[in-house]
Amino acid sequence: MSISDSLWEAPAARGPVTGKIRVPGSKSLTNREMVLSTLADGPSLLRGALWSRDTQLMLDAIKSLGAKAKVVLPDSTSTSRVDIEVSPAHYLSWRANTAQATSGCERTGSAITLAEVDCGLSGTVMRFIPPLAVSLGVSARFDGDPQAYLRPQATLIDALRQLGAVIVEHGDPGSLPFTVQMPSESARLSSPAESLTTPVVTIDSSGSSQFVSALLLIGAALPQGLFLRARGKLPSLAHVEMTIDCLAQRGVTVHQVKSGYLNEWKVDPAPIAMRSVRLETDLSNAGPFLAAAAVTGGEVSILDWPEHTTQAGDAWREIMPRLGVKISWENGTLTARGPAGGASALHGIDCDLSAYGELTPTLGAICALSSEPSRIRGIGHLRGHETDRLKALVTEVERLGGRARASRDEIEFLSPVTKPGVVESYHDHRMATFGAILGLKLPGLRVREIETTAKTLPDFVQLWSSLEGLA
Ligand SMILES: O=C(O)C1=C[C@@H](OP(=O)(O)O)[C@@H](O)[C@H](O)C1
Ligand SMILES: C=C(OP(=O)(O)O)C(=O)O
Repeated sequence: MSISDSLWEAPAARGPVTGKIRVPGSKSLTNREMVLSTLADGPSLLRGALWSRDTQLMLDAIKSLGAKAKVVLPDSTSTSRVDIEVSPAHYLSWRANTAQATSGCERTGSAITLAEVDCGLSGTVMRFIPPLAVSLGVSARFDGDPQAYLRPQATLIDALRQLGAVIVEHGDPGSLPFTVQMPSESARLSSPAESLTTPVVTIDSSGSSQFVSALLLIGAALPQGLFLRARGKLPSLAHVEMTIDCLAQRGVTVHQVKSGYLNEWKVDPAPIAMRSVRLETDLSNAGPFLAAAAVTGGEVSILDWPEHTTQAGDAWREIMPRLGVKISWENGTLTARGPAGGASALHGIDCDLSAYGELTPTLGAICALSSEPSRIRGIGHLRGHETDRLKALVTEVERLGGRARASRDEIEFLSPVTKPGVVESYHDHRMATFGAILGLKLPGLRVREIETTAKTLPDFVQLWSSLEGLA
């Protein structure tokens, strides 16, 4: 991988930072809705969807599997908020209505011989699309960024094999690139996914919740539904709840049979309803703006914060007060008020972030500026994110004169950062925004490849610069 020369000088705060920010739509919701729209019983409209690298890759992916999708109405206030129309893929889709659910499925002929899917560095694309291809009966080759080859895929490959797909791995075992080959029509009819009994798929869920979400998303589209058994820890519980909720909004019930260290879910075959939906604000991406208020003793509001949501980022409402940041929500606007004195007045925190792991780099930036030590637990699975986030956080904190330590499943922030430097983003959008937060308090700090924020927030630099109180 080449090291880019692009260095962005992060603006420092002159004093308390203030602002009212409108963050684009949620990546996790946008990409789930595109997958479900591909399997739906009619056209869907996704209003205020996120338009970023991850969602563009998802749109291309569902198109390559036979969905028709187009961006209809760029939002006039932001190029990263769009409306997306999706018509389902009908090539080999199951039609699991009540009559057919008992007798099998109805298929129409596929025109696709081999789809090509670029996953970029997107976890949702690399985990959600291969099962979608299986459910549609489309063979597809999956590739991505070189760094994506390091993200765990073995669990998913194994699950697809359990469903009867043939997987040809082109690189290291259990990673991208690979090809999903659908068996011939006759072989397919005897494969587990198409037998007359519900297929049982057993996986180890400890690496990523996305394996679970990926399989639940297609369960209702399989002719006999799906029984999913997941052993081991289940990280990012909030994202699994989001998956179940998105399915419920489209008329699909996921029955949780067991929970705990062994989770079991049953999804019956059912039509997935078409849907017109307005996508919620991305609350994880709202985090760095709330952090700006926290570390400068400022006041930042996020517009269009949903009252009820399954998003992991809603946990900011509980996390921020523990740090000494006041949070209020009124009429859809969430406001964070940092303590007078900013970073030096923040409390240290000891918290289990396993259910909301993607908030770690942002919380890590706050912890790295606080003079009290902090500990974030339950986040070992972040080693398989865009980069090994535990390692990256320790490296960057130490580069800037702070002290941090990572062990298998947690990270400790022992003493605060003291000096500016170049923060590496490792192609990780959340490491790039981690650098921006630190830059508020360390004048002269630069972030390598701030453009990597385009993965989920292409407007980041513009939105960040709109904060008031920056030098
Ligand atoms: O399903 C999703 O949309 C996501 C699930 C989580 O993945 P992991 O369970 O791998 O942490 C999360 O961290 C990621 O940002 C998005
Ligand atoms: C882990 C993340 O992304 P992905 O969807 O690529 O897994 C993230 O956004 O923090």
